[in-house]
Amino acid sequence: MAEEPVIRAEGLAVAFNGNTVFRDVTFEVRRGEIFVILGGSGCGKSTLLKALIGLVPLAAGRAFLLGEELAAARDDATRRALLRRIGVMWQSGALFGSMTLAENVELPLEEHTALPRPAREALARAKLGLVGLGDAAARLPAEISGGMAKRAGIARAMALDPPLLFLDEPGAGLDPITSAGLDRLIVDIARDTGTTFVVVTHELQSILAIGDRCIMLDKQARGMIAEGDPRRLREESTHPTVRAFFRREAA
Ligand SMILES: Nc1ncnc2c1ncn2[C@@H]1O[C@H](COP(=O)(O)OP(=O)(O)OP(=O)(O)O)[C@@H](O)[C@H]1O
Repeated sequence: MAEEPVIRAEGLAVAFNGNTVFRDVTFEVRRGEIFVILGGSGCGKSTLLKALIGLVPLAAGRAFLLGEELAAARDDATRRALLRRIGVMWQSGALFGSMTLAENVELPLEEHTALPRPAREALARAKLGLVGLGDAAARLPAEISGGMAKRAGIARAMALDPPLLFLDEPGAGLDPITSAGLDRLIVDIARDTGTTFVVVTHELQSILAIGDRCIMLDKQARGMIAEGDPRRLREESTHPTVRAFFRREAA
């Protein structure tokens, strides 16, 4: 029997004030893959991410994460237990400025575990090491570069060892070289730890560099217009919008 997907989205729809952002969004994310949600500005990428983790209500459809349906959770404790197994790095996911990087990464451990301080510190340092910031644990966010801040954000999102990690526009605001370095880090973490990634982005280089599979959302279509391996979509898609997206920026 095929392994249960990490995410199963069935006919998802979201509307704000009666305006449909997307409908009929159906896909599966498999264990250990890097799955990209892509599309132009305003097509609903971030909204889909929020809908998957229950921050935006679904107008239709069902979403299963790690085999469980958040919307069907019988109480708050069940919801929290599921969400604790999911890491999220928001685009605006700023680190707390008055705390060192290590303290930032320790926060989720402090909130969600009863581990004693030395254990929390050791785990935080290990996570910072994983993202290449082993030497920067004592630094404050104001003292580090944008790329380092993103790495620290990933370390914090991984504090509780979630099997599933959502990244919202990880390359936003970074120069191309720093962004490419972050892409390599994401691929390395996925391969080394088996973590499943769902990455929201519209940056083509990034999509081609990291994406095992993707879906493309479209504002006009109010839904999905493509699904599959991004490299194959670039070569083979006959959909004009998909072709335009992959060809324009790849050229
Ligand atoms: N809370 C909200 N209330 C009303 N409309 C919203 C809300 N959140 C998002 N929208 C609308 O939903 C649509 C999709 O927005 P969303 O931010 O998900 O797009 P996106 O693809 O992530 O865009 P970008 O790449 O620019 O971040 C937009 O038209 C936006 O204005």
